[in-house]
Amino acid sequence: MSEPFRFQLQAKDGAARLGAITMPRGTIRTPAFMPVGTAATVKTLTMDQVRGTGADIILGNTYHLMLRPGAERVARLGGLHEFARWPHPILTDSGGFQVMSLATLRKLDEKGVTFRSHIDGAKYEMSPERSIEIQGLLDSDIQMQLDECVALPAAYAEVERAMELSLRWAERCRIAFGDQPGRAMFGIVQGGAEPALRERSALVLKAMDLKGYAVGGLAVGEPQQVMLDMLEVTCPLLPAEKPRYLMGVGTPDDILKSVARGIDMFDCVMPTRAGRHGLAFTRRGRVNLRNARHADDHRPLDEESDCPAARDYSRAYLHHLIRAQESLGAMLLSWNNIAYYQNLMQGIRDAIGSGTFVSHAEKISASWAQGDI
Ligand SMILES: CNc1nc2cc3c(=O)[nH]c(N)nc3c(CCN)c2[nH]1
Repeated sequence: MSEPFRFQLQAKDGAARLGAITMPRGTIRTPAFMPVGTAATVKTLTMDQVRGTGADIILGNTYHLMLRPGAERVARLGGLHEFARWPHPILTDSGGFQVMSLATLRKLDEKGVTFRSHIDGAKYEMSPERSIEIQGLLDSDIQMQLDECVALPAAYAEVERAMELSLRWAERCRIAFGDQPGRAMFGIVQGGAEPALRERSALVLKAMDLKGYAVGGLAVGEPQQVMLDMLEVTCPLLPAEKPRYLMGVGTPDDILKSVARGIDMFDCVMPTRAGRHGLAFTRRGRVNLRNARHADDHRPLDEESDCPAARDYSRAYLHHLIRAQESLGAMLLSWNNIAYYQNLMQGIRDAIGSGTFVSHAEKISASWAQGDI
């Protein structure tokens, strides 16, 4: 069989790249958006709905699943794909970021992270090795190294300490992961908003010859331009023939601008979290369905969409559901938003393939700026 993990670069348009990652569980068309399935579910949606939007891969979280239902239990039940009924590729984050943002009484040192569960207060220790072990128990296709992400702004010395620790943990994860044909382990470039630290992190990770590279430590409170500047420093240093994943990003505008700087993969809770709060992404911009102006509007969100949530329900009905806090409202808007993101990615892939990415991005951005939508 052909090499079990293969990234093919199919076209370039400036720094934007069109590609495909082929794995045993399926092909991931890039640039790709990964819906976040934190607790083995893309909140409010069935996996058939998620697949129907065009998603090739979803994200799972080591931190949440190790606490509940437990990594060993998921393994006993056949792994995450069987458990959640998603037979396509899954990328799992390694847990460090979630520990620092969710757990209580957490300590981080050379060994790893020690913390108490935000669910029941139970105490856990997670080393780089244990993070890789958990991701293996979940039967994850793309596993992330354990790393330390520093919130910005941060002092140079603090960013440097966390970046160097993450490099040592990358090596430990590389050894723990070993050689698993058909699966991949990605390194995570850290270094905050410091070009020199980004450069060191990227070059040391590149020398490890990993299957793919994430750019971490961004979308943590810095202005968009700082994030984009760090991509311009980091992406050219990463191997062109390996996928690049910008963690936790982002809005549609973030995605357009990051694709233009060489990013291939994205994940963000934005479409599902915003959907649960009544916010709809559409081709003509965002619509806040909580707003009373929608109460008598019989129009759907987008009559031309291939997603039933966008095409078949009136804004008046969606407004009613959101105001009444009916769970169908959260589901329909999450469905609409994930479909919007997948359609955005398909348009980006088509544009790179035809060498029209710059004008496509300008057209998409201009369409958001329309008036009353
Ligand atoms: C929302 N912003 C954001 N920034 C991130 C950085 C890291 C990061 O630097 N490392 C890891 N492991 N995860 C990150 C995540 C979680 C991605 N699902 C981030 N999310």
